[in-house]
Amino acid sequence: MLIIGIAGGTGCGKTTVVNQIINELSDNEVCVISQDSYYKDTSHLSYEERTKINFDHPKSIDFELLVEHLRELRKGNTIEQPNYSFVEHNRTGETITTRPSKVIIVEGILILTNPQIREMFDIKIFVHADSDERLIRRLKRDIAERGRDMQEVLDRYQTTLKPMHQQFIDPTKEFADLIIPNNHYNTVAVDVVRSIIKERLD
Ligand SMILES: Nc1ncnc2c1ncn2[C@@H]1O[C@H](COP(=O)(O)OP(=O)(O)O)[C@@H](O)[C@H]1O
Ligand SMILES: Nc1ccn([C@@H]2O[C@H](COP(=O)(O)O)[C@@H](O)[C@H]2O)c(=O)n1
Repeated sequence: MLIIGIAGGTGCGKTTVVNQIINELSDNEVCVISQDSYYKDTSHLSYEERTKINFDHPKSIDFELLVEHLRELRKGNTIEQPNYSFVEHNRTGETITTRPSKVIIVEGILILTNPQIREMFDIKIFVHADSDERLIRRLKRDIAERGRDMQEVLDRYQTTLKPMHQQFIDPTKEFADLIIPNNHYNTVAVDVVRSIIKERLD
């Protein structure tokens, strides 16, 4: 089993890179775990209270459950990944059945901040894009796909995204085995990761 961790600031292109990597692989060869599925359950809070959560701080993530799930997958057991709604700022109550496979990709902004999770990765990757590029992408994506408006994204950027990126996310670059520059689509880097995976699968 090969476990690959892919970190990087919001909007750097983690999900896009993961999709490019797994593009030609079959479902039984690779599974993807998104850190977003592991935002803590906040059903006890009102919607208004949930909008005020700092979603870029490590304490917003249920790392305990993520560690437990990775251990289960390593043992060959199927897990139920919580499904998360960015519109509701909460878990939906539904789950994504995730079966163990030869390659497991874990992606998320904060995954390299946790030592237990870091130790489980065979390869640690950090995707880098400049902060202005990430903000532009985030604005477009969150308005189109996550039910936000410009004011929400800009307020969140100033109050939490930028300071949390500087404090927690950017420093984890230091733990990476590979840094993928992603101001532009980087097909060469994606091909390199794909060939590492292919070697493992053959
Ligand atoms: N290299 C790139 N150049 C331009 N746009 C990109 C690039 N990579 C991703 N995007 C776009 O930027 C947005 C954020 O990308 P996404 O993969 O969701 O980032 P992340 O998962 O790191 O938050 C998406 O709309 C995506 O299509
Ligand atoms: N309810 C939520 C939960 C998280 N976020 C933001 O998502 C970002 C992480 O996801 P990426 O796909 O962008 O890596 C993170 O920066 C959180 O601020 C949110 O807006 N709402």
